[in-house]
Amino acid sequence: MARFLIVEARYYEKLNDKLMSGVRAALEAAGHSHESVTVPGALEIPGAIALADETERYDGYVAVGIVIRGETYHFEIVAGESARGIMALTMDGLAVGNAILTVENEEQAEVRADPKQKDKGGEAAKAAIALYDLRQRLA
Ligand SMILES: Nc1c(NC[C@H](O)[C@H](O)[C@H](O)CO)[nH]c(=O)[nH]c1=O
Ligand SMILES: CC(=O)[C@@H](O)COP(=O)(O)O
Repeated sequence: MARFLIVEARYYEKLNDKLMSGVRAALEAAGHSHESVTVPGALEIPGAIALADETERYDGYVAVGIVIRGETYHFEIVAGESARGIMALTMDGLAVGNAILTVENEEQAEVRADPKQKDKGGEAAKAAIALYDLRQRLA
């Protein structure tokens, strides 16, 4: 059993609940334990994972959030920089799954967050587990 931390940006609370249930279900189905912490927005997720990793309490991480395009370039910053930060952590050897949805509207988010539809939360949890398993195998 590995210990996973879910780092959740609760910018869109109701949609996040569905994403979170998919993440939790996938971790539990694989027999792993999990805790969660919240941050204000997706831009804070990579930094929060880096801080958590310094504690050496966790074996892997799942980033959860929703970024919906607005009227300005801010969407590109939040979507791109949060993904870039997570990729940098992954390249440093952390097992991180990315469930930060980057969508045009709430309807797209709803379909992707719902565990009964696209289940992007479950998909990201499985990706984090796969990286954790690979690291164990190669160690
Ligand atoms: N617009 C969205 C944000 N924006 C907030 C940033 O993530 C960040 O918290 C702020 O710039 C302070 O550093 N966050 C989301 O998660 N989703 C959005 O759609
Ligand atoms: C994705 C965003 O950051 C968005 O909520 C910002 O909206 P706007 O570009 O209209 O300020």
